[in-house]
Amino acid sequence: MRLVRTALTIAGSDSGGGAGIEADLKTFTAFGVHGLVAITSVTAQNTQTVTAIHDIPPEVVSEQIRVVAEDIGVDAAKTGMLSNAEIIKAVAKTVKNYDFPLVVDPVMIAKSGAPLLREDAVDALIKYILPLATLVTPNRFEAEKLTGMEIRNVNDAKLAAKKIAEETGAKAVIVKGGHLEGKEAIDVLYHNGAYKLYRAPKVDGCTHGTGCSFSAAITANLAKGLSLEDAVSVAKEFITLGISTGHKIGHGHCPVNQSAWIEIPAEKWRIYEELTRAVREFERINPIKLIPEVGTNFVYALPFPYARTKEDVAGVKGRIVRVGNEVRAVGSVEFGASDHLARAILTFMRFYPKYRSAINVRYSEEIVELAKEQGFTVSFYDRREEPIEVKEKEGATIPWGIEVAVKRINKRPDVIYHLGDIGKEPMILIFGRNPREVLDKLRLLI
Ligand SMILES: Nc1ncnc2c1ncn2[C@@H]1O[C@H](COP(=O)(O)OP(=O)(O)OP(=O)(O)O)[C@@H](O)[C@H]1O
Ligand SMILES: Cc1ncc(CO)c(N)n1
Repeated sequence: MRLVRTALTIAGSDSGGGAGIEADLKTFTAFGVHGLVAITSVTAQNTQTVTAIHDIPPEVVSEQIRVVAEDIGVDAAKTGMLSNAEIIKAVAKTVKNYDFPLVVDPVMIAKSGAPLLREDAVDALIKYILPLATLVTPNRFEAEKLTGMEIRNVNDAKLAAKKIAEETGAKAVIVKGGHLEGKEAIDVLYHNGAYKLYRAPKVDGCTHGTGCSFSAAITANLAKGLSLEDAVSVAKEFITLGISTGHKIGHGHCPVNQSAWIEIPAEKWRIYEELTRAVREFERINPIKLIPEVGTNFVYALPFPYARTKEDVAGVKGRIVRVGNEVRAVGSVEFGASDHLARAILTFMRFYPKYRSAINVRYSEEIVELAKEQGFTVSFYDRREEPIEVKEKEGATIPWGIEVAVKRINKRPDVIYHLGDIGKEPMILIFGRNPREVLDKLRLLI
């Protein structure tokens, strides 16, 4: 018995790795589904443009589908760029031999504006492929082309989704809202005579490959046995995260980040383990004299570009305090457990993204001197110089201070201190790439 689920993508290749087959395979992997491919066309493409298209002979497209379906088995499939009417007919004829759910992304033009479906092939798509679809996923422009309607808002999208389903025989239609008016990206699903809306805030992120990755995520989750409604829900979460965490590569529309979905949880676990171990080690070192009145925290942030808010930074719940002659962590390591130090590390990472860990210890002149003697780069900020508008803004002092300290010297600081203010204890912060490096530095200051 085959335990791993499989999903097949019948689509074109994007040499830029952002859309097409490449996006689909990365998405399948993110959901733990084994990806299968039938390549329809090879495009020379980057984030800006498509410069060449080489279509694969229709019989070779069909043959790719046939061999994997017969040997391995397909739990769900999707189509992307089908390029021409001959490929469309060949794909329709072949997939009819099997009974897997089929998600149809009616790809027509790339983000860059390049046509990916011949004008004369739209009718073939409507006639041969859409009737076989479990779900069709047009964006605004594709839905306009398929219906001849103008689509501006959710109401228009509802009418279009219903029209496409009724006129083509597709079982369900989702009109995607990435290009609709408004501050939200609202997708409208029409299925079994009912509507369901999927909402997310529109983000200013990386959008090359959104349509491909979204339909691939739905396909992967159908392969895993989710209902259509649930598969779309997960895909919506997946695509929103992928858009907002995209790496800004290339000079045009940067690609969706399909790995965020698995990379963030994996990194969180690694961070939890490493930081927990380092906190135990800190307790063992028992640096009583280094614990400030307000206690110590020890933080470790998610890597770039995932470290955005304090929820992306792990710290010790309740801080690390002195109990008699012993140093003790009050609670366990948790994400979001630190406020002050989280803000400090997030600011430091804006300048030095690889430096993701920090600890705060009690200020004394001797420790600052010792740090300098050990060859550490030391900088500082003076809370009394804080501009009034920063003082008035909740939570702005630390980011301001760290930025001042970082910019004061033209070398990356190992240590930043401040001398306090009325009601504010002076403090020393030690920075490192990871908790182990922070501890190594700290040991030299005891
Ligand atoms: N700026 C955005 N912010 C949040 N979600 C978005 C944004 N743009 C698109 N989406 C969402 O991404 C998914 C894909 O929709 P979109 O309309 O972008 O597809 P598409 O135009 O077919 O993409 P492609 O360029 O890959 O063809 C939908 O769920 C949509 O709501
Ligand atoms: C190969 C390919 N398929 C689909 C899209 C849709 O964005 C693209 N840009 N390239």
